[in-house]
Amino acid sequence: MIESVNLTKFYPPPIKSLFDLKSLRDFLGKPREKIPALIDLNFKVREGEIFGLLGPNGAGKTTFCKIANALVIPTRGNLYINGHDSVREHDKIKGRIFTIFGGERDLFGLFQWRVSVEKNLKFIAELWGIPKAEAEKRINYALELLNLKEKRNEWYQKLSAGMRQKVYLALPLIIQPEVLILDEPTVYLDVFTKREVWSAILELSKEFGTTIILTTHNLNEAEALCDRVLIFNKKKIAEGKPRELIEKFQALKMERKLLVKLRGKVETSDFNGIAEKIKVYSQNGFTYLEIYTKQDRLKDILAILTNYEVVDLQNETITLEDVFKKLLGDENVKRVKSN
Ligand SMILES: Nc1ncnc2c1ncn2[C@@H]1O[C@H](COP(=O)(O)OP(=O)(O)OP(=O)(O)O)[C@@H](O)[C@H]1O
Repeated sequence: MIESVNLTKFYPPPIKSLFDLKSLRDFLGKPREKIPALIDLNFKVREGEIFGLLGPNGAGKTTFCKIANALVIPTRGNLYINGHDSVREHDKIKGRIFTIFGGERDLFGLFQWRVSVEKNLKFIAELWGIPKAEAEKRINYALELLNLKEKRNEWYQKLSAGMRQKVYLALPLIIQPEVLILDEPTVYLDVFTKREVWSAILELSKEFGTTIILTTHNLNEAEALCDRVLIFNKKKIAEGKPRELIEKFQALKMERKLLVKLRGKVETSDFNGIAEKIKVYSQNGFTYLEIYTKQDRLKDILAILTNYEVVDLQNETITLEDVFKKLLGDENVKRVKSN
């Protein structure tokens, strides 16, 4: 079980040159503002659960993972992993927790460049005290699952960046930790490799009951993998099962978007008072409508559309991304997407 209790981290402000008179005056004057990374974060993760920490850039995701590994000391509050404080009692958990920092490539220095994938994995398995025969079995299993079998004798140096990331992700399948922390594990991967990694994560959870915390700003990933998610931006914003969060926001009558393709002209005044916003354009002899409406006005819109010769209609279903957008504001989502 993992429990975050009022977990808070403020980083010290950056030190400017003391030779600069203005900085010196700042420094000697009022205390400079610290940089908030986490503020009173409270949540619990049950054993065997896949729990998503979802937040935009700068939300505090990596800071959380670093606290779990005693790489950063919280300003206040605690993170308990299987009953032990992640920083003060790190010795008691260090062999039972494994973390992948997907976004920080310098940490890939774990691997030797001019050594085969297999030898690299064997070496790390040995470091973790896994008996030789067992290590071999687990390495075969991990390489098979991640579609890396053909690369086992290849030098690590010769792999593409995505393959290297998969080799990194083979480690939890070999080490089989009780708790796995994945900090943006698929951040640089293409859609196909992403799917392979997703099935490896689900396999770990299903086969070994690993408790997994996964940070991401990829909402599809959270929706596909997580039993529960916490949406946060330094502070907690919402928590629940992905489906529950989606339904909750559907119930709040979030805006929906209907895409309609029809023949003939459209009287936009037909939709006055029913649609929130409407966009009309013509292309290749068809008229296209984008109708933004509240969930509960959908049936009125459909009634009006019966007066037109509709060729196609799509109702964009609500996703966790919509919830994220609503909670964090469009500005943040634009930043997240452009990443
Ligand atoms: N060593 C540090 N010193 C000062 N500020 C830091 C340090 N590390 C992180 N921060 C700040 O703390 C905040 C949270 O950063 P963090 O890296 O934890 O966010 P994140 O959610 O992982 O972001 P991203 O998605 O961009 O990786 C940011 O404002 C960041 O600038």
